Amino acid sequence: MAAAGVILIDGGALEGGGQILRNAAALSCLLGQPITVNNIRAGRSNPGLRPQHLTGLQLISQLCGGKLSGVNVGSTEITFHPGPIKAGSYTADTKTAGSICLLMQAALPCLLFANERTQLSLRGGTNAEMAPQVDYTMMVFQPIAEKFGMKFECSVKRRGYYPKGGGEVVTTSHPVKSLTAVELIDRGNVTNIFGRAFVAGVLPIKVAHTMAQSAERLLRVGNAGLAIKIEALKEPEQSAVGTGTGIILVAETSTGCLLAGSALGKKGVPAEKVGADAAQMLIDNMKHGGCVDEYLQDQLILLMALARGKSRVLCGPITLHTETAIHVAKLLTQAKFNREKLSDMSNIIECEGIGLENTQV
Ligand SMILES: Nc1ncnc2c1ncn2[C@@H]1O[C@H](COP(=O)(O)OP(=O)(O)OP(=O)(O)O)[C@@H](O)[C@H]1O
Repeated sequence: MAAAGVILIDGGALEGGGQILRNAAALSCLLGQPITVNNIRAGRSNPGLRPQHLTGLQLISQLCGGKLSGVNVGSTEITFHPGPIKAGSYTADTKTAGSICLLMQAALPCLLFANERTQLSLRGGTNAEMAPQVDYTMMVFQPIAEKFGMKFECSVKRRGYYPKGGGEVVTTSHPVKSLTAVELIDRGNVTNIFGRAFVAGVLPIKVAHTMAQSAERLLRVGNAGLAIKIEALKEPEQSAVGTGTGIILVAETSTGCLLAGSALGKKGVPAEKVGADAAQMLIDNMKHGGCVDEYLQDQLILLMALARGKSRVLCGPITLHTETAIHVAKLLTQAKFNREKLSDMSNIIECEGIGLENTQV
């Protein structure tokens, strides 16, 4: 049981992963609502806080001078008492290949409600498994988040990969008075596909070319005339730590939707397969006819809950991550969500947001 005035959140609900914790902590910070999260990551084979989650919580707590208890690696329960969000310059380091983008996912919404612009210097992995690659955050999340009024700049100083980490990203966030609801319900037609296939460290550029060619071959099937431009590159030595490889592909539509497919290389997995996996993910996301891909879906829920007015987003099949993000938003805000099922492959998520106001600007 949580103390009086503290909302208890079951971290093992639905997806039962780190996202519950990030969304709950961000909303707690934004609303000034103390929380206890128990059963942390109970849905994972290694439950409890991992360095990425712990660093994310500490970062949010720093931004608002909050009080955190229970934050050590492996902990399955934390309590967070937030304070007022303060602009400034902050650093956070997962000290592992823990995803920098997931630190951003936790912290950036909070900084929209700071008194001035804020700089974050974040260290960890830039292209990590089970998380957005930094290229996804910049090429897909950022332009769509801008439609809600979320403004930030993001500069990749150094890339870092599993297992070494060591990447660095600097962001500058700009405060808003409030976010605006967004309608993304017209997919339009795919006008072009662009992408980036990279290698870093000891890997030869040939691997990047192979990934790009294999992705393009698959994307051309049934799309002969489509403009496809996938850059193949080797990261300059000074701008990457360790060895890594991967690919991100983005389809742009006539109505401004952005859908992605991505994959990271692993020892023993041929480059052809990495390229084809990313292409197949993109093809699947183009097939369902939604305006967002399977990952952007859950990443927009927090913004929809905070925005003023009714947002509507046409999606493919609703993911468990999205269900979980909605569940947490409902526990902590008065946002009203509604789901309209158009078919097994097609749904509209509707949200009447709370129109949170930044009283500091
Ligand atoms: N390939 C991808 N492209 C873009 N975003 C991704 C991709 N894979 C995962 N994500 C996003 O990363 C987040 C992962 O959340 P999740 O709770 O699974 O991870 P986590 O914090 O690392 O915790 P855990 O280790 O418990 O899984 C989600 O917002 C999801 O949309």
